[in-house]
Amino acid sequence: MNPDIVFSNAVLLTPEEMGQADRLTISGGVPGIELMERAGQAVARAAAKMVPAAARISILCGPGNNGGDGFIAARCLTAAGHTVQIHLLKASETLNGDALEAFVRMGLPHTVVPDGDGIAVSLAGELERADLIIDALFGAGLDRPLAGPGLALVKAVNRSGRRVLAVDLPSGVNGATGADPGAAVRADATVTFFRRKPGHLLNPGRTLCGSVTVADIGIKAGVLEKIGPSVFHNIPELWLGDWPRPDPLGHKYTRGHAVVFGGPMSATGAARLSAGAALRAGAGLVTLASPPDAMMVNACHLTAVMLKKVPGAEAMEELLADRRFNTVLIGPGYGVGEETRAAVAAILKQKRATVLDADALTSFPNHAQELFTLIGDNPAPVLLTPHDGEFARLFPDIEGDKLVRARRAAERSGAVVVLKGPDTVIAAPDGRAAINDNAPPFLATAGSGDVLAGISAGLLAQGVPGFEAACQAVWLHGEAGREAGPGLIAEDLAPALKAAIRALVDKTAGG
Ligand SMILES: NC(=O)C1=CN([C@@H]2O[C@H](COP(=O)(O)OP(=O)(O)OC[C@H]3O[C@@H](n4cnc5c(N)ncnc54)[C@H](OP(=O)(O)O)[C@@H]3O)[C@@H](O)[C@H]2O)[C@@H](O)CC1
Ligand SMILES: Nc1ncnc2c1ncn2[C@@H]1O[C@H](COP(=O)(O)OP(=O)(O)O)[C@@H](O)[C@H]1O
Ligand SMILES: [K+]
Repeated sequence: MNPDIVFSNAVLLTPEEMGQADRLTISGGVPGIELMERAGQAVARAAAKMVPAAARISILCGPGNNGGDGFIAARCLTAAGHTVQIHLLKASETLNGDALEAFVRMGLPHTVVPDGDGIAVSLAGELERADLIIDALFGAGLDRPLAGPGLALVKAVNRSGRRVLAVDLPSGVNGATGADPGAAVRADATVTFFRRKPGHLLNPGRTLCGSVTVADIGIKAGVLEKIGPSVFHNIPELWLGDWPRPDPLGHKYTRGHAVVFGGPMSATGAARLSAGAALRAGAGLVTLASPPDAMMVNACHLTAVMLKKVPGAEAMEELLADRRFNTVLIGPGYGVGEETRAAVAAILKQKRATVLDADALTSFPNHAQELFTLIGDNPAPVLLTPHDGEFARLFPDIEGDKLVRARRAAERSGAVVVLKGPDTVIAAPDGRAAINDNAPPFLATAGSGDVLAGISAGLLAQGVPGFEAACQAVWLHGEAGREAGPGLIAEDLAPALKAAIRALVDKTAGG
């Protein structure tokens, strides 16, 4: 990974890290109120794009700096000719620091939401009549579930059915995890500052944010060097430098040879999907290693993918004695049980880049430590690609939010863990993690995960390092899902990879 990536837009900052960026900037000579001015002005610009001229805008301001951004936005929107109503969650006497300064600069009439578990009928009515509601209640400082008037206000916002612009984060969403412990604002758009936060990408946070824009508020990327971020947005910027653009003077043998171990006659399709995807992802050659009973059915369905009869663990070892098979994938349709464990052990001992998916994961719940020892002894990258169910079987004691779970599992297993779902998290044993957000829901279809495993193997075969290969594969899989579109089935995905690969080749052209 390019070391300059820590300065890039792919960086995600936890609220604590964002606070650090803020403090470093302030100690570097930029007053906090200046950052807040720029933040509030960015919110006002975003709001102005969402409403007609002379609109009615309700701004809900919390007791901290998130509310401070709301006061600045209120001042700017009033100056721009909109009718702005300002509601404070707590009396202005409780404000302090930059938020108090922003409140004083605003100097506009406002009301304070009365204490209690309900919202006045008049306020609910006003929200329902607004062209836009700006949610400046809580952002990075939310540290417990909402209750009392804050909760009532959030519920009233959601009931109003009006368009909502959230400042930094929809109130109630945890910026580090995307969790919504209780209730949270459902926004149409969110303006955040400097860099995205994990909570903008992890569900339910992602869905609650609507479209996210990132505003420059004058924090310099240089502060990131001290912060040392390790969580990233899975966008091409993160790994483009490791993208395996074919060498004009190369040939198929320089693009790697992946071997996919397939299952018995009754379950051959999954491994074929993987093998086809590995080839599409750019492996120079792909061999499907088939048990004897499945040879005929595989032979009937394969063309560019090669076929080899491999009756068991011993034959696997013999096959892998040929070092040209530089990457192995096992799991899709392979079958669950002791034989699979033996096969996985035989493969890992051959020290190849390896992808373990589906049945190769499900075979290990009571033998997880054995698996992790084998992975630890293999210097080549190993990818584990569980969905939530497979993850829970392999790591039953690892709990928490998705980012935490994936990172702990990577640390424990020594493998790159791809924890799949709408917000797939890729975590490396060294602590790096990436969150993916380009996958459409049509990807939730039988065989889609087999294709992802195949793409991963195809990239590893070309020599891409483990974490980057996993990030590239997850992103390409998402792009293929978008290209294939509504109604897609797993067979559509490998052909749909072509468009995404072309885009990457274009991006790296001349590079
Ligand atoms: N960092 C930066 O670079 C910049 C940051 N900026 C902005 O600052 C925001 C962060 O500000 P912040 O730290 O003041 O936190 P914020 O979200 O306003 O909430 C804290 C307040 O809420 C309270 N409270 C917490 N949970 C609660 C609950 N469940 N229910 C009830 N109360 C609860 C807590 O009080 P407590 O009761 O805990 O004493 C405290 O008063 C950030 O999101 C961005 O918008 C910009 O101006 C530009 C530069
Ligand atoms: N709601 C969703 N939105 C986007 N992608 C999804 C969604 N649900 C599942 N996926 C993706 O679809 C794939 C499904 O993989 P998996 O569950 O292993 O399916 P299978 O075993 O049928 O191949 C994963 O890559 C996952 O990230
Ligand atoms: K907010």
